[in-house]
Amino acid sequence: MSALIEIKGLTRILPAAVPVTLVEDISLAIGAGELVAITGPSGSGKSSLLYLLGLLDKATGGTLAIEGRDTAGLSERERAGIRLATLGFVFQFHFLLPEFTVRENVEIPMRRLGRLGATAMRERSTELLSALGLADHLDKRPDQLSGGQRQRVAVARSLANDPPLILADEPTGSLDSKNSDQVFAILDALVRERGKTVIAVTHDTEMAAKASRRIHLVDGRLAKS
Ligand SMILES: Nc1ncnc2c1ncn2[C@@H]1O[C@H](COP(=O)(O)OP(=O)(O)OP(=O)(O)O)[C@@H](O)[C@H]1O
Repeated sequence: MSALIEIKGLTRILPAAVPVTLVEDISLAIGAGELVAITGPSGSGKSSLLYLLGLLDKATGGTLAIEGRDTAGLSERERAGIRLATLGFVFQFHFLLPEFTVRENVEIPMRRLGRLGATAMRERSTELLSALGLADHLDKRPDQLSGGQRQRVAVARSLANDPPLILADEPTGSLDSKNSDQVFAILDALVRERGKTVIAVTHDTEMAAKASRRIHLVDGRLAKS
């Protein structure tokens, strides 16, 4: 079976008078059911790697295949389709849309994908948010929630289209330790109970220690952790 995500020699150099190397010659394969922590010092290229994996940026060298499909040469529309159906994103800041309710925020990716009708979307958003302990907050707006609650809404939104792969950039970075633990436990349960793959950039050593695998970067390259 092919890996969920496989990269070979992945490199991203920003063109400039003095070119900036963000990541260089990274090769790895990540399968279903892994919880991967990307660690490394500030500026080592962790977010850059995650953005490449999430098709939010384009490599300047090497290859990237998602679910066995080479992503080179895909149109922007095709890349957006993969982002919507196959990938879920959680960032350090929740990026919820303030003018929409919690439920509407979770339904936005479903609407964009267009596979479900209104009733099914409502059922799914209720189910996802209830599973994350937010059943009492469905019709609130993000600014009526705590930081931890908002981040759980962001996790629910990342799961809207039931993607096999969740990419998280410092998902617990803006939370206190209690909420961090809770968000980490949710990500961990997604892997253990639902067979999802989670790749998370983290500075949190506890979270990294609990991951099933650690990828350590130094100066944009894979290094021993
Ligand atoms: N658009 C850009 N222009 C110039 N330099 C950039 C750009 N984006 C990133 N960099 C540089 O590339 C390097 C890698 O950045 P990246 O954000 O991937 O690191 P990181 O490991 O995620 O850092 P942190 O832990 O601080 O978030 C850094 O030195 C950063 O300053």
